[in-house]
Amino acid sequence: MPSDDPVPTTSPWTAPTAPHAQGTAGGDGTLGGALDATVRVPGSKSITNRAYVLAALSTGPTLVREPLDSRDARLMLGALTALGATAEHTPDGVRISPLTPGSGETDVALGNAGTVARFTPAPAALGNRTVHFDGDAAIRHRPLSPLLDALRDLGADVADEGGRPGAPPFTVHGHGGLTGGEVDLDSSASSQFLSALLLAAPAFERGVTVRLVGTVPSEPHIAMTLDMLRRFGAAPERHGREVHVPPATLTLADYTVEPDLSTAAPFVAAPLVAGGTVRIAGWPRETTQPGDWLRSLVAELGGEAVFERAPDGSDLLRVTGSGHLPGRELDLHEVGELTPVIAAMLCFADGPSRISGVAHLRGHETDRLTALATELTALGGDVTDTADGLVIRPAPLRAGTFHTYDDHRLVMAGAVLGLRVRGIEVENPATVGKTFPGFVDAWHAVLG
Ligand SMILES: O=C(O)C1=C[C@@H](OP(=O)(O)O)[C@@H](O)[C@H](O)C1
Ligand SMILES: C=C(OP(=O)(O)O)C(=O)O
Repeated sequence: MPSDDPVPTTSPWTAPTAPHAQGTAGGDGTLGGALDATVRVPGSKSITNRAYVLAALSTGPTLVREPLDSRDARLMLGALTALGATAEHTPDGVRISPLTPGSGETDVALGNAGTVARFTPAPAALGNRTVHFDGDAAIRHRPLSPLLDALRDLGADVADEGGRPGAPPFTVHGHGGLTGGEVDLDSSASSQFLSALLLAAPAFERGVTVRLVGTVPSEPHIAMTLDMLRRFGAAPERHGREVHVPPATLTLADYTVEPDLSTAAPFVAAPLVAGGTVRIAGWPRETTQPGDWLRSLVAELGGEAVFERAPDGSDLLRVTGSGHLPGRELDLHEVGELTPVIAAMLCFADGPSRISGVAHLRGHETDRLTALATELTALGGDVTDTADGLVIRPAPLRAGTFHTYDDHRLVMAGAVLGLRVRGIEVENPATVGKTFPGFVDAWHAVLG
């Protein structure tokens, strides 16, 4: 089995309360001693893992600069290495050399990384190995079968291995390439199915034309896929519900990863919830990342988010808030991964809120809608899950354990609750290492 750090288990973490924030949620607290801090978040998971896949499918080496180093990123490197790529860690970044056709058998460890489970079966089918895929118990329950069926339609030989049909464990028998062509795909359970086909499509003999069935969530992640394909030399075209990627030779010597704006979400939330200013270093002025939408959310919630120039000339985003939040109706279909942090934040709003458009979150790291409704209610919140979201009404929260279900974004949500509620015990904080191993230290630094 390629190396995989097992799911970490650590003692609960008492999330720190913002300086001088008193009382509990519901607006009865006095907020003072405003936050004033700057934070640097690590590289984007989504960009890092796309860059690694595209580099592995390229004709020459690619230096990926400022990549994320986290469980999901390591799992991606492990998977691509199992498929014959090499990953050299240099002082400037990670240099990836392309996949080799290979032979024999190998294993790919998925952990609970959606990007690894969705983006690596196609590259496996392009080689000559027999590749066994499996991961954490949770990944066996996450949606995958529409992608595996589409790959079969495009010529891949994929066999179930005794689990749920179309779920890990499964085996890809590589036969040295894929014909490609036209395929129907229902990508409504995860945008990653579509991204997976598009990322590998330039290497298919006839390229790929995807005809979409159903609505695709997380649209910015599709824009990210198309943008990165173009940077590596492919020429994808999208016409409404049809996406075409012609065959292409990929190559890119150097690629720099942006900071992860979804990882930045709790730091953006902090001044809105606790009052004060937090600056996020390196926030790009132009990006395909879904987290960039947080800038407009801040304005909608009465705060301010403005770009500033840091002394070293780089960009940073300055977010300022008062600690007083209005309730809101938010359709998060395009930015689903931000939901846990936004739900935690809205528990402090002075009016009711409704989050919609995120039914697919039931197939994320855990069923996030059930988990959030359960955990927030257990702490005194008035939160119910709906078919596609959450309804959150003002209610005072109290101390207690916030269970995290091996979900990094629930650790971040628990941290946000702790800003205004003393005694929030976040279960197993190390699970945040899926995307930000240094999160707890960074959070304490921001809170001074
Ligand atoms: O392509 C990607 O990098 C991602 C797409 C989204 O997946 P879903 O469309 O399954 O929500 C997002 O939630 C996930 O964190 C990363
Ligand atoms: C849904 C997420 O992750 P994954 O890449 O495992 O799908 C997430 O990070 O919120």
